[in-house]
Amino acid sequence: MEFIPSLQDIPELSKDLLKSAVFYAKDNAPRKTYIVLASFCGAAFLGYIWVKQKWKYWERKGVPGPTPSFKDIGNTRSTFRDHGTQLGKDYPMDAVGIYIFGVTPALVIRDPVIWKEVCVKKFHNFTTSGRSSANYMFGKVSPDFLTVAEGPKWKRLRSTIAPFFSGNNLKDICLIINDLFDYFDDKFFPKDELTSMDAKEFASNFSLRAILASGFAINPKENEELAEDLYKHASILFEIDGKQAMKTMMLPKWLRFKLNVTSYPHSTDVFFRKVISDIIENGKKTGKKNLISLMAEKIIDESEELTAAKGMTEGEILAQALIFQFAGQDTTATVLSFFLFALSHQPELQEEIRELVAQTDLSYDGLKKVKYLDACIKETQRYFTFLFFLREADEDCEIAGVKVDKGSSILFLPKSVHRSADYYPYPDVFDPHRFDNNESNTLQDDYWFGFGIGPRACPAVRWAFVAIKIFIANVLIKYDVLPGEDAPGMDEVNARFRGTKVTTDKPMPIRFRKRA
Ligand code: HEM
Repeated sequence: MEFIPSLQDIPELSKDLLKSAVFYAKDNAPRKTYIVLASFCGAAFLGYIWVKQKWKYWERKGVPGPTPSFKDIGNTRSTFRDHGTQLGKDYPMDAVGIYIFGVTPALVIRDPVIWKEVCVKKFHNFTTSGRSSANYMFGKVSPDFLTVAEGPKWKRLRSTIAPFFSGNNLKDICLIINDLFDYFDDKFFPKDELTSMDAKEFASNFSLRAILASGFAINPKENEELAEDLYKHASILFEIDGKQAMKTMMLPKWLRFKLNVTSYPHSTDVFFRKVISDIIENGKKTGKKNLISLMAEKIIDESEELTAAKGMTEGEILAQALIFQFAGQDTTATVLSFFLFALSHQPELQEEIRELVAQTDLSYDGLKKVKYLDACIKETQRYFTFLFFLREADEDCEIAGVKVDKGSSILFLPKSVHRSADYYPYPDVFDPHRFDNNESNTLQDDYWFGFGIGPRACPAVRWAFVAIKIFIANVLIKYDVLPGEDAPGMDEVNARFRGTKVTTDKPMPIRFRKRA
């Protein structure tokens, strides 16, 4: 997931900087006050000229696009606010030039065929989603994240974790998540049907526990204290607020790494290192498999990072353990919350799923047969599209007839396809049956981009489907899902980005009624 700076953070941050300058000046005699303030104003003026120059990039290339502004952080807020809908209306051409995260030029692509070309055929030109400073927000471990790593190192990391998502492993994961549901049911479901809860908060509670239980193999039923400690520290990772993250990002990368500045507390770092080394030791003794022990099967030395074909360094194991929570928690929770919200508005859909679930057990093989649940997940991600995709050009090339310079970005906002009548008849109707006979073909679809496409697509797509299916099947067996107090209609809710998290413009309250 990308970090999107929030407008609220920018004035706050400038205020902080100005305050520090004045504070410093006051402390250092009145004459110095003027020198400090004059330097501040001079730097601000030079910065202004620099930004204005940067914003001439697309004009020089003759590529059409909206005018950037400081208020809009380039064109960031207006573009992401409605997932490019208004931009598409104002500039209905194949390629539009905008500026994201301030001054980074990004070519917005609307045609799914061109996007596929960028991700698959021209992957050699676009091997990463970008090298922005936000990628290094976590400090020294950041370059080891699968999401950030490049070249042979990225290939090695990806092939080392791949077996975790194999059918055999998912069978065990199914048992773990089913078990987790019972625990979750006892602890987190409301005791009466009048209690309204926020679908996203509820789903987040479950999704993070599901990732931790299946990745770290710590069962809350067996070791509740450790599981809850793990949950507590993992939640701290998500509490990074925009202001704190932007302050971290202002330090040059090399200094951030040297001082080991992270956007999360040192105690959390220590906690994760300890848990991971315990799991590795325990795995050696018991032979129990989980994500951590799988990554630790072949521990390599840092000097082998670029030459080894499999295995990970100890630092890389920690990095994957963290990024899995980061890349998986909010995404899974978002899909799950939209799915629950959609169910709360459609009792007939709940009945349809219930009838299918009643014909099978909730094992991996059993749930595989309930294809309609896969179709519902796909329809949820189509109807409530919340993701966007970025690629950075590794070298100069041409896309959609535009000469793209090394370092500039290509942006694809899939809502322009998911909610377009050109690709989906009646796009504003929620109808999972539109995916009949194409329920599981998730990474090869031409017009559906829930998990991306090409070599950088989500490695955990099968895990996500399994986890969501287990959760929803269990919920529907035990409960009716109802709209919460003052719930908006399905068509009134839109996804928004806030920092690293997805939120919605209106809350999604839901309730649960226990079934007889
Ligand atoms: C419903 C849940 C999820 C959704 C919608 C989702 C979606 C995505 C998307 C769209 C991408 C980027 C694709 C691209 O840029 O083309 C991605 C990448 C990634 N996802 Fe997921 N994801 C989900 C769950 C997870 C989970 C549970 C994990 C980990 C356990 C995970 C780990 C990753 C990683 C590590 C990457 C980066 C892959 C790379 O750069 O090679 N995701 N995901």
